[in-house]
Amino acid sequence: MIGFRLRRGSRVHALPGDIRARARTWVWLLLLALALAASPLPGTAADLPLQGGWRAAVAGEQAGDVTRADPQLRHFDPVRLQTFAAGEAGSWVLLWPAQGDWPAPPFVLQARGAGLQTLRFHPPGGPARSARATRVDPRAWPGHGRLVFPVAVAPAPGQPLRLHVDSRGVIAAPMTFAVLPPAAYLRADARWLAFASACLAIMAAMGLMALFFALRLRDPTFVHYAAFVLAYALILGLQTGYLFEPLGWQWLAGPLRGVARVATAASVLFAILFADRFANLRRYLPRGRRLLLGYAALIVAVGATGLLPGLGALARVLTNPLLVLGGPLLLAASALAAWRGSRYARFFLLGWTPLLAVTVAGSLQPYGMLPAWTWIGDAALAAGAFEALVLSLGLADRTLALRRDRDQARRLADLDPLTGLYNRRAWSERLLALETAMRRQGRPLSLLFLDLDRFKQLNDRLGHEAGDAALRATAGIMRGELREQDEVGRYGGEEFVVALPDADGAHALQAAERIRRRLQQRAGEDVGGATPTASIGVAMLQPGEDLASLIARADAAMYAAKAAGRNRVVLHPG
Ligand SMILES: Nc1nc2c(ncn2[C@@H]2O[C@H](COP(=O)(O)OP(=O)(O)OP(=O)(O)O)[C@@H](O)[C@H]2O)c(=O)[nH]1
Repeated sequence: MIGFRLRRGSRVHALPGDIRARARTWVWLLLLALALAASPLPGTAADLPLQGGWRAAVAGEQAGDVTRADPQLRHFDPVRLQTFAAGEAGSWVLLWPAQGDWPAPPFVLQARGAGLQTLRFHPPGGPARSARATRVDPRAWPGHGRLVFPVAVAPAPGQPLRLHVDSRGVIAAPMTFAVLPPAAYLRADARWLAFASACLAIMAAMGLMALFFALRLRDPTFVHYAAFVLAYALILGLQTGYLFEPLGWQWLAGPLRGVARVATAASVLFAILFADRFANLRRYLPRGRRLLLGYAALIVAVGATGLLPGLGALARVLTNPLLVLGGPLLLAASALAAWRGSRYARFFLLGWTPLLAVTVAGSLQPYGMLPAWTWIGDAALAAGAFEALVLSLGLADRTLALRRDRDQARRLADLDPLTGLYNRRAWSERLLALETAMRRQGRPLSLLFLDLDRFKQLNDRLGHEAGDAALRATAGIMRGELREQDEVGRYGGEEFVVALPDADGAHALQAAERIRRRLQQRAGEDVGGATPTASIGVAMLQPGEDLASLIARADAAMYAAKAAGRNRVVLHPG
């Protein structure tokens, strides 16, 4: 309790408490990320434990030329990520059971993470088959996010399965291998397909929804978000091979590298533009914002340089580091903005951190780092979907907040601050709407014009405060004596107006009389003379009459009431 009071009573003590709460959130997020990172690989119980060896291939060599006894063979663990980057002739990869012999066929050989490399499988006693993410051999099984070869005839005891890896002109992405029964493979493949489809569908749906909102709301934030999410989904679709199998977009295989480069640049560029507006960097990080936008301009400039003749290679060399640095830069900017209080920077941080962590980890793996983290490829899909969901929720939250602010601003602009009634402009709008509705349906509409009596005297005698109180009390009485659907407004000074739908002259006269009587009653009870009486004019809308005329007639009736001695109601004969 004492601590609580101290913290509440002192600004100095409030800050560390705040920081501690924020630090706790980050510690939890960090622990969650670590727990995910340390979690064991999902069920590979059906896999046959394998051993592997590989070496660079020599031009003209046949598959049978490389054996397990080859002294140049480098041993590796097929369940850990391994790169096979070697020379122009590619590499030979041999796999054999860690213990005992090959199981009875049929079984399936699967390679995951091959990227765009071409794998050629040399089955025992059969013709070689090759597969690549963009072009699957019709004799091979469709593998989703992996390359697979069915094995119908097991190698002779002691003999390995032989593969050739060709990574010429593409990234030598690290791979894992497994040999598993067909049923186990089909189950795992179906599971992956469902998982990848769900993740990509989330991203695509969020992106398309954002596009729809962009068109409806004309808010560029949604355009930037949609462009970022769709570009990122495209990258993942290319990386995992999903666009080729099962989607069958083989036409993307030709311009693949160009498409991947444009998608990567677009994802970073639009992520920066999105974060700028979404996290309101203009307010929370003005200087950092300029740096970020400058960075985005640099990415575009370097990309454009690549289109100039002879500068393509230079642009390619510069683009990659620029893109790689873009992610952490954006993370740092949103962390700072979040620290300075930007609510939406927190959404961005939450969505962006896992994605960036996975991207960084994935980009280290071709260099031989983190070989046991075979789940990074799938985690990228999950992180993409997670980020799309978090940022969509953030966008929805921001849109609601903006709408709330706008509604509140509109409400404030419509109301008279002293009485809380509609001001003249807002009331006139409502009168117009009522007139249209009543005329269309052939129903009556009447108007009251109320003016407080000798209000100037009240002000002069008791002061403006008392005058204001009388105006507020009058507004309260009018609201209390009228129906829900009657629109009451303060026309100006000590003049009030009421539009009464579905009320003819007689009904409006009754309502006006009720108000007049209540004011008179209060004035009678009031010994200090702080409550004025009112003169009220009433008019009913005539066929073919316009609103200006209706108001003028009600006003004239009010003046007639004043002239007749005040504190009375007069109906304009129409
Ligand atoms: N306290 C207060 N007075 C206001 C406000 N708006 C207008 N007034 C005063 O309302 C008075 C209106 O006076 P007049 O139009 O001369 O009319 P009156 O004294 O009511 O006399 P009759 O209408 O002939 O009965 C002026 O003294 C204005 O200063 C307001 O918001 N608060």
